[in-house]
Amino acid sequence: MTTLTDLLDDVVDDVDDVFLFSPSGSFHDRFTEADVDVVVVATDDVVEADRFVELPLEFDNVRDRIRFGIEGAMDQGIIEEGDTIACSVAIFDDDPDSVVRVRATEDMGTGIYDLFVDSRAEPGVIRDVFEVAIELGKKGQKGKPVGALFVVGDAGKVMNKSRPLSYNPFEKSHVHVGDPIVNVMLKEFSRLDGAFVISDSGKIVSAYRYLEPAAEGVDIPKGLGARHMAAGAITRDTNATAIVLSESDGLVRAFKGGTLILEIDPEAY
Ligand SMILES: Nc1ncnc2c1ncn2[C@@H]1O[C@H](COP(=O)(O)OP(=O)(O)OP(=O)(O)O)[C@@H](O)[C@H]1O
Ligand SMILES: [Mn+2]
Repeated sequence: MTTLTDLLDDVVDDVDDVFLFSPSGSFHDRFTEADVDVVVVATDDVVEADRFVELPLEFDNVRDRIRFGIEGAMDQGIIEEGDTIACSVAIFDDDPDSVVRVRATEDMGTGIYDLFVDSRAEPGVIRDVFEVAIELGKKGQKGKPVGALFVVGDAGKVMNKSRPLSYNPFEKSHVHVGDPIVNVMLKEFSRLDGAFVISDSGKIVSAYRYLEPAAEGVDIPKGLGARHMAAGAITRDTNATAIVLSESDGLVRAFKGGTLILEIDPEAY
């Protein structure tokens, strides 16, 4: 009869690496003498790991979190394609409560790592915009659900493919996403029509922009309307990334290269 230890042996047998997702210092210390390579994947490197992959968001979806970690480790060359990995991850608890066995393959990329790391805009800017969209999605504006469209990076080209719906409140300002005051302003202005245009470094270039990209051939999931179509199309026509909060279903979606890359539920954060 398979005992529980046999079951766990099957999961961790002959792995090449162990990934610790957001471990505490004491948990990480337990692996000092480990006979496999240890990789820490977290939003901050609090344990000063030898091998570290930074998570831009604490993805609630464990598959996204694991895939981001593996894509990042492969991109940094700290693991190889084909490696078998044991991932220690917290799913239901704050402390690690699950071990997931996974094989690192090139095709496991969901584009999420690429979205944060290989975009025109800096990874921190993409993360900051996600955080605004997630917070807006959780709280709405004065209790009412709102929608918003943030176009991040390649701002010059985006401005050339759009027009103002009204005066631009950010015209003479030099404010950046991630600044708490600015995030309040973004939420205030999110009630209004149009898109926010944000530069590679996170400067708010404009609000109230009506995007006019060519949309032929842009294929977005059925049921999504003009805001999402504009987001998909502008990212196909420029090197921008678009992050959309839907007023209808409350989800946050990211588009890049004309494709939906990531869909997250703010309620899960
Ligand atoms: N081309 C565009 N450029 C900028 N903003 C746009 C564009 N098209 C639509 N929007 C904005 O999206 C808002 C919602 O439009 P619509 O409902 O058609 O989009 P949607 O994709 O269904 O979005 P939601 O899921 O939020 O309802 C519009 O009021 C407008 O402010
Ligand atoms: Mn709609």
